[in-house]
Amino acid sequence: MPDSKMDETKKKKKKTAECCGYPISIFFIVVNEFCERFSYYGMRAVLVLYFRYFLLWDDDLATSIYHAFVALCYLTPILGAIIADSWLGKFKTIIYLSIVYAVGQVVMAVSTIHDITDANRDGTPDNFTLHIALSMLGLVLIALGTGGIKPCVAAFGGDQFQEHQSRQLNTFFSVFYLCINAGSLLSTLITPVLRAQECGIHTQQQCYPLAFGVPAALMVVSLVVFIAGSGMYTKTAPEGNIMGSVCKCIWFALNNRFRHRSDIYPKREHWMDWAEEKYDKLLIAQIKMVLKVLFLYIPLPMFWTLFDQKGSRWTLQATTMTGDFGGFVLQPDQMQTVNPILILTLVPIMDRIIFPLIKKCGLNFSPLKRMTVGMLFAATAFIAAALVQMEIDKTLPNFPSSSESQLKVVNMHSESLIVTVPSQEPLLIGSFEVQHTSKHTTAVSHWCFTISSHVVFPQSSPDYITFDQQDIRLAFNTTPEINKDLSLIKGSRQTLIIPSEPAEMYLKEDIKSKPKEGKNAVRFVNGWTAYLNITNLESSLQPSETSNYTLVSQGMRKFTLTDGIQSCEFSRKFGFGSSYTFLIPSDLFSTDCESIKEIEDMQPNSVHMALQIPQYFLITTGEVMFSVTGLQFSYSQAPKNMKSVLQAGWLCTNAVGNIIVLIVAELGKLPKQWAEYVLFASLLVAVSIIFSIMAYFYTYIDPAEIEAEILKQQETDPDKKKKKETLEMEEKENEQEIKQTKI
Ligand SMILES: CC(C)C[C@H](NC(=O)[C@@H](N)CC(C)C)C(=O)O
Repeated sequence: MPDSKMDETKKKKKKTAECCGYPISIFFIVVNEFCERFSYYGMRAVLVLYFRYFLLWDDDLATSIYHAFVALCYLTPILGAIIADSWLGKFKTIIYLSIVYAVGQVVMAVSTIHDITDANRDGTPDNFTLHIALSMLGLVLIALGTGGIKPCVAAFGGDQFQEHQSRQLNTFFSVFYLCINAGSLLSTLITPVLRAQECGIHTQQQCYPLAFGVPAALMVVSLVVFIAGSGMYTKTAPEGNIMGSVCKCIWFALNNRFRHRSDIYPKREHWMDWAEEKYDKLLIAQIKMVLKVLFLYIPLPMFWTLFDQKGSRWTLQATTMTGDFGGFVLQPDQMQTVNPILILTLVPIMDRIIFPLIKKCGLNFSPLKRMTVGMLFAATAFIAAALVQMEIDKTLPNFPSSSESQLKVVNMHSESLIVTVPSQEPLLIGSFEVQHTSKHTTAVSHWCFTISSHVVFPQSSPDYITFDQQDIRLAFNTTPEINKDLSLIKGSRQTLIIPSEPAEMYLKEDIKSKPKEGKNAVRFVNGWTAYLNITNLESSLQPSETSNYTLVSQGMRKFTLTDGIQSCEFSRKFGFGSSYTFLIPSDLFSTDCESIKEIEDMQPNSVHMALQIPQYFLITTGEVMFSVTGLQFSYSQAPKNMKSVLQAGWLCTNAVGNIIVLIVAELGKLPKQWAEYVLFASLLVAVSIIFSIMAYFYTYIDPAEIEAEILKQQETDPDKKKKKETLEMEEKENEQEIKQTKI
């Protein structure tokens, strides 16, 4: 009896311990997956912050390395699958690569301990090279581990089920997906909290070692749990270098087909049948199964291209919205947790209610149909995102185009001022002109002029619009008219600050996009007669000076102003994404900071983040239909010796989708964000139509049945023995040839 058949028979005969119809061993596998995903997503949640604030990398470097790491994590599954299916088997591969993974997490956690190189005890590492080297080593090991075990764990879970447990097998993949999301949800909530703690041996710093240490510990737990189930698993042994045989067989078929390209040779049903002269029918049939599924996967990366933009474009969209839910405040990046939360509710609803209901209605909602519908849901999610974007666009400030400049004039002089700019109405700006709004007095905010350079200033240089006395006139009641050359940068917003001594007026560049991460940009103009120290600002402010912007988060913020002798406190509640200039008058301390006036340079965001919930709901419904089904489909349609390989192929569709996102981000965007969302939605609709046509021609198979059938045929086939002998002889010849070449 052939070895493979013996394995199969053994598997069928072996009585596995069951609970409610499920093999007990899968309990260890799902707990292992929960811990592993906790470890992976927990580490990922704080990774960019570690790069940015511990290693002090700039934003661009931090995000590039982060994305490179994520892409690597989805490229390594193919390596894990080859090791598992051709060499070590799934069980050993999971154990060895989990050890690599756990070591990687520990190395990563160690790299975040600032005390190991902080000889001068100033709270910052003295040897950044060591920390960078350790963290890069850690990340490579993690990528190898997490990607390597990913295709093996799902396939190994599937291997635990016997033939009569096909219903339970489908439920297993849903539970498996629930565990992924439960683990990721918990860790993305917990690790940022751990990071916010302070810890250290010599100095107390943000506790990165804890934030990375807990995921490392969870990876060790994951490994221990997996080993604990060791005695209960059904382990299928690898059948030698299967990937090598597959490649050789495909190469032979292609070559043989080419050699027999003339019409005189009779056609064969499939191009792989041209390998029949030399290779086993079973291997050829198995390769055909895999190729058929891989061909079907070609359009799938497009789904992930849209799906993965949750973490980028949608989070950026959230930064232009408000997250005040009354009882609690949601930060823009926390909006992403809606996805795993919805998974935890939608998977059971789909499995227990929706799919059985569809079945009851007599509709055949086959896996490939589900996946197509999942893609359409994702496309509608992007239409919903486009509608939300249109609402946001209505509230966004009117930023200058590349040929325009915007000018605001702030008059801190004691007299009113008349500003005249060619072809614009003269503007009267009172001294600290104020409108009284609630507790705080608000200076009238003037984005006085939007100036198109080509209309108003034909003589301007390419980059600057130069004001001179003919262009702009500033007239006070008593003070003589001021003449000053001013340069406005095209495409920017600038504020002309006129201090108490008008001749010292100067231009200050303003923020011209919404502040990052939904924060608020604030700055102060010092109208006090001496220097001022203000909390949160980098340096002290000289008289008449304007500070650079500082970013503050949403909520009540307190600023203490002091000139070294006197001090007062100024508090203000901020929303999301606003920008203010605070004018400090000369009676600052006598009014106990009450006289500070604010100019609203940019309104706080007003569209609510709750409006993103429909798009999250749609994309997650799409994910359940597409991803959970895809996972089951990849397992059920794979031959038994290539289960991990097909799982890896499935994960590769995700890697390619991620790469497309990176390329699209680099290529630049459409001028309107909503149009880009509509473009992506249309592309996915087009791709899902192509996929549905491909799916229409796909015939579902039972690989085990086909394999058993072929084996039976081969038992009675006299040619088979001959072919096997030829194959073995050729392999020996090849080896000898190689040896001789070496000599
Ligand atoms: C199936 C995999 C490519 C991705 C899967 N991700 C999810 O299940 C997401 N819903 C998790 C969320 C936190 C992004 C995974 O295995 O991580």
